[in-house]
Amino acid sequence: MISVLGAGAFGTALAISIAEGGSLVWLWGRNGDSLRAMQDSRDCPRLPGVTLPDGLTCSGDLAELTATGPVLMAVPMQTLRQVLKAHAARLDQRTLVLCCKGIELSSGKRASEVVAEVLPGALPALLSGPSFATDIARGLPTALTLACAEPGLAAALQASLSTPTLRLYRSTDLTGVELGGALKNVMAIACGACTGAGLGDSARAALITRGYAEMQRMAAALGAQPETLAGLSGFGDLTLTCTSEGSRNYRFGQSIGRGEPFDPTITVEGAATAQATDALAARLGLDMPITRVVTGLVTGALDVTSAMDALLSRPLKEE
Ligand SMILES: NC(=O)C1=CN([C@@H]2O[C@H](COP(=O)(O)OP(=O)(O)OC[C@H]3O[C@@H](n4cnc5c(N)ncnc54)[C@H](O)[C@@H]3O)[C@@H](O)[C@H]2O)C=CC1
Ligand SMILES: O=C(CO)COP(=O)(O)O
Repeated sequence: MISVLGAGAFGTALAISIAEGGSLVWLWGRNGDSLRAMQDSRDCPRLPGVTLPDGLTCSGDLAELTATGPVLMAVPMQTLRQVLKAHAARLDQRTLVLCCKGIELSSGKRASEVVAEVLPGALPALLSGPSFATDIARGLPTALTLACAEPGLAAALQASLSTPTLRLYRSTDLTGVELGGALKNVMAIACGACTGAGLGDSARAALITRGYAEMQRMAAALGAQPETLAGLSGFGDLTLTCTSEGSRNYRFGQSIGRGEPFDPTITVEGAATAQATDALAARLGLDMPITRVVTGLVTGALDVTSAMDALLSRPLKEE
């Protein structure tokens, strides 16, 4: 049995896809009423038009979590620690496949580091890469990276979570895969702000490219393999998220660029992650100017014009 904790858009989409692939899947969400409604109606309000497959069971009761099998953690990054702590007795010693993309604001830690701290007996793995929940739920072709430090477990998870439409590549570089997924959201906010403010596609291409350079800089400083960032959870996800209005981070950036409000109930991982990354970069002595201005934008310390000026007025340098 494969379990998924977090019945938001991504957790539900993954649960649907893996169940469609023939595995039995158990999906838990904190709102018991809505999980019961999903179980009975076979519909999901977060993914309109998608029918839940027979192999998928929805529940609001974590006591029903099976004793074996991987547990996919699909809650937002800033809530991960709280969820792990609240359910420590059930989650310790388990294989936890972390699906969240971000860096914890309070600690500057990545998801696997939070797991190591809260549940040292658990085995962390990651699932990351370019994938909109709606695409996965509809069975559209998607390729993601499955990372786990233990090669044998990485291969076993790759085999059990891949489906005919969800193709998983494996990696043992947790740091690189985690940073790729987290930092692309920061760049997506920058790109959304750029196009939202009417600064043009050329400027966006510059932000994607120089944003990628920042991602590589941070990854190298934290010991990731340089080639990991060129993979799905890096270049791949950066491409998707910085160019599509399907991305919430990109749309959030657009609203900043247009000077419009954005629904605060929508999950935008890049806002907290920009601030966490900016603080981490300062601690490590890394130059990450785009992350810096995104931090200014999301905290309200900068407007788009001053953010643009801050980037363009920097001393000229080698590429
Ligand atoms: N939606 C997408 O297309 C993708 C999302 N992701 C990542 O997946 C993670 C989750 O995102 P979404 O599912 O899209 O967000 P969402 O906003 O659709 O759902 C988040 C879910 O987490 C639950 N949750 C929040 N705090 C909780 C807590 N303390 N305890 C238990 N449950 C809690 C909410 O009730 C909600 O069901 C994020 O890190 C996101 O970056 C990754 C790839 C694609
Ligand atoms: O991570 C994602 C695509 O890979 C989803 O992006 P958003 O969180 O910006 O919607």
